[in-house]
Amino acid sequence: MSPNGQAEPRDPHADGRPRMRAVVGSTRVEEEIFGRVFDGKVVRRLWTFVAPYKGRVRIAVGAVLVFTLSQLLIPLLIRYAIDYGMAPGAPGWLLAGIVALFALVIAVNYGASLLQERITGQVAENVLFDIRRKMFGHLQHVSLTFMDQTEVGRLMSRLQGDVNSMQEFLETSVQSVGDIALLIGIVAVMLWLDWQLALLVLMVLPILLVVRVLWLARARSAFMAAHEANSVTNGALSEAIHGVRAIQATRREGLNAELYAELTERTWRSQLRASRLAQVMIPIVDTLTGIAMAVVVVAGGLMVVSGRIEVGAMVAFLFYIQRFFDPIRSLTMQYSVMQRAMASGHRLTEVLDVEVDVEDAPDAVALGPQDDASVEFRGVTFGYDPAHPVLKDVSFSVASGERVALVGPTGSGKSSSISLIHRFYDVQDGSVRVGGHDVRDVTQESLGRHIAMVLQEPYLFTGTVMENIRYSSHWASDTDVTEAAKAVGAHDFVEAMPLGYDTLLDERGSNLSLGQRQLLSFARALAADARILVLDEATANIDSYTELQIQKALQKLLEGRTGLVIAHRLATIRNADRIVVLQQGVKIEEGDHDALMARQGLYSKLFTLNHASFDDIAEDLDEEERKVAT
Ligand SMILES: Nc1ncnc2c1ncn2[C@@H]1O[C@H](COP(=O)(O)OP(=O)(O)OP(=O)(O)O)[C@@H](O)[C@H]1O
Repeated sequence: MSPNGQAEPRDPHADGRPRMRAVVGSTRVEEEIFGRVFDGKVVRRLWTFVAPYKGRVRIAVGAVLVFTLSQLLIPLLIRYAIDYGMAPGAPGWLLAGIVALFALVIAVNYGASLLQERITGQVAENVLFDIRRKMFGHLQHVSLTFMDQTEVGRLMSRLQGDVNSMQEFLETSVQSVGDIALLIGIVAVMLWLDWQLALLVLMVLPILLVVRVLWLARARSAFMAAHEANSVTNGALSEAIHGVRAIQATRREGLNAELYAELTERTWRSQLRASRLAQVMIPIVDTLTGIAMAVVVVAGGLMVVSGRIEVGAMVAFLFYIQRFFDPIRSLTMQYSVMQRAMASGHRLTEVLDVEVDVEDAPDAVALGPQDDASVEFRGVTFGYDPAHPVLKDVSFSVASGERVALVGPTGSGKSSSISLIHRFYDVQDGSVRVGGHDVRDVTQESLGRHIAMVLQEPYLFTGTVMENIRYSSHWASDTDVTEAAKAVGAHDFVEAMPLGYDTLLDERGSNLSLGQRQLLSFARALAADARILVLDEATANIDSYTELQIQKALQKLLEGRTGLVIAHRLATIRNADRIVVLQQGVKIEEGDHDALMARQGLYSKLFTLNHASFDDIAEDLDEEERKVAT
């Protein structure tokens, strides 16, 4: 039976064979939830974030110690009130004095607790703010190689989940100092009041310790199972939301619902087990408290009768026992919090310390108007994995104001080449030069201003149309933006939108057509007014009217600029001054349209075969051409 009381989905095979089903959202969480309880490296790294607030941390620790002291004083004052203030013949002012002192201690207790909570809350929030800001900044600069290898989902969980568990840790760690002090204080005061009764009461401690150790092992595995089941179910849910179109198109709704029901049932079972285990400790601790109190009442009572201790001391004992188990409970909880925090801290420091391998050289110069707008590849060899180069000894150049089309079959290395111009990655051999400088010798900031990039899938951000066009040129005025939009032919459709340039775009511009998104990204590049334009032409099919508009916009965009275009459409290729043909990371041909036609190589074959696009090159043709070229 499932948690909602429905019957299990039945197997449709009459012979009972298990049905073959694709699994949904079965991502397993391999990340550690609990780390070592104390990891010096992690603590040292995190301390760099806490250190700026150490003055406030000291005040918080001071406040928690004052709070603990007042906690210890309260039962003692009660004891003095009973044994001395209320003793026959005691002067009235004595009791009144003790009561006044009691009121003062209560006030100090309240003030210290408030101060401690407020400061630790503030410090934790500040530290987390700093960690988040640092991580965000770092992730914007981090080498793309790291991004290529890391799942976005995992990074998001680091930014959110792990940072939250650090917050929990920071907030409770000051409290732990107080808990330890309280525990030591209670034991010391009880021993001071009557060491024999104290030892008798403390005999319940080993029982608590054994129970706790047995419990912890089982509880931890139950918590981990619940955590994992929960993540898997959430993974399935998010996959189902993201992939809802594909799900509806393949009519998988029914089967997915069944699979999801199974997952939620697993989560339900594991959560139930975890919460059962979590609850079991509370009655055990309560029972032990009760036993300890019974010991005090019986043994202490006998002592009072025999005159060995006073009634007030026995009452104070009872108060101390009631408070005794609270710090133990919160410290054991803090133990798990610390382990979780160490695992989270480890993951956070991993992200914070990931190397930024594309960095400005100390003597990097800024590219400026004095530099020309040329691009040159000199014997470039590059591979995402250096052992497997995707560009092999590639050389070509684009003079200032020239338009060069980069063509080649899919996977030939076109996109990789343009990533190198912007120095997203560093080459293994040879050099990429912009404006006559090796890109490693110029500042990345000036390189970014010298080059405008238009990617194949135009990335639009949540914000207005105006903000999106101005994304890479925050200095551009509203007029500059509208002029850019007019020049690329985007103005009319923008004006037709409900709020014109102030219309808010949905996530990634999903409320626009692909052609419109392309035109906006052209307008963005035009507003940036860079001297070199690097463009990855869209391969997606768009209607011929939009295609014409885009071609016109492209001409406008390239006017007076150096252009390097990954060309997929023959119209763009024919408009280029020169064509560079890549194949499997090797440059196999180069020249203008006429020269390449005369060469009778791959390019001319494509033309004669009348292929619609260079992406249609057949593999066998590729091989043949490679032989011709080499
Ligand atoms: N981020 C990456 N990490 C590892 N390998 C990559 C990465 N990007 C591309 N590659 C590999 O590099 C090779 C060249 O890819 P690239 O994207 O440069 O080709 P392309 O000519 O632009 O292809 P397309 O026309 O399909 O966009 C391919 O084998 C690809 O698998």
